Amino acid sequence: MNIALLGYGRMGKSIEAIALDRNHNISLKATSSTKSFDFSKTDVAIDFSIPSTAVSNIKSAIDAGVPVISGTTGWLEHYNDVIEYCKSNNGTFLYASNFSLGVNIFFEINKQLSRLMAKVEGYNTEIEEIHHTQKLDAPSGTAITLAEGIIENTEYKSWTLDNPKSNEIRIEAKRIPEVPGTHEITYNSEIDSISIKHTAHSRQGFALGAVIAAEWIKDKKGIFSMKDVLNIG
Ligand SMILES: NC(=O)c1ccc[n+]([C@@H]2O[C@H](COP(=O)([O-])OP(=O)(O)OC[C@H]3O[C@@H](n4cnc5c(N)ncnc54)[C@H](O)[C@@H]3O)[C@@H](O)[C@H]2O)c1
Ligand SMILES: O=C(O)C1=N[C@H](C(=O)O)CCC1
Repeated sequence: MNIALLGYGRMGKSIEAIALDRNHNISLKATSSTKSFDFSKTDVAIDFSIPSTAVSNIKSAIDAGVPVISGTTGWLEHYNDVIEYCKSNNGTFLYASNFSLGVNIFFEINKQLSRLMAKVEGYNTEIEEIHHTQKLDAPSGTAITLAEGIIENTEYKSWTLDNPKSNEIRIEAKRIPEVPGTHEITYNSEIDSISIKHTAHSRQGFALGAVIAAEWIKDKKGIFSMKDVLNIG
């Protein structure tokens, strides 16, 4: 399969290594200095770029009739617009805030735990995420997905980085050099605490998940998520 990398930074390079290892070819390595994208030899495009350019990258691939997956975070206020664009152009699109297989299992554990915690009183929920200092967005896309999983099943209505109201989940975003990505959810009461935590040891898991998603989506039409790829949830 020929893969276009829309973004050739830390993630683009990790994806390239895994894609080559799985016998794929890289048809395009786009960076901020690439003027236009030539998709003529591309089967699937993978966007890991920056928040301000993700939407136009995704739409360029859809315009070219190329299935596109995006892991770029920090652009989700435009998600519905992209979905409408994809549908009206009969395109193929998959977004995941986190492509790691372990995190996608963790998303399901988070939802199941929140369903159980909704049955008892006295617990406050907090999310902590830690990433490297080059990260442009806060909170992480993964922390937002985790918060949405809790909101779906509890009385919480939204999340905040500030002092939370009683119906808000507080997310603490820490930036520490070299940390690939750590997420912890804690339920605190006066009596005890319950925590679940995912720690990425490198970017390899994100990159492997993205290549697996690209292999899965190649000949499909429509809008998908990692739950479809992994057949979970
Ligand atoms: N979903 C996941 O599993 C996951 C995992 C890791 C990172 N991310 C996200 O992926 C994104 C990229 O992360 P990174 O660590 O590789 O960042 P990075 O800064 O190392 O790389 C960004 C790349 O985007 C390129 N770029 C900028 N403007 C562009 C444009 N107009 N067209 C094409 N490319 C352009 C830059 O030149 C660079 O190569 C971030 O949003 C990050 O949060 C998601
Ligand atoms: O390195 C990053 O940036 C990461 N971004 C994603 C997020 O925002 O959740 C996934 C983890 C790594």
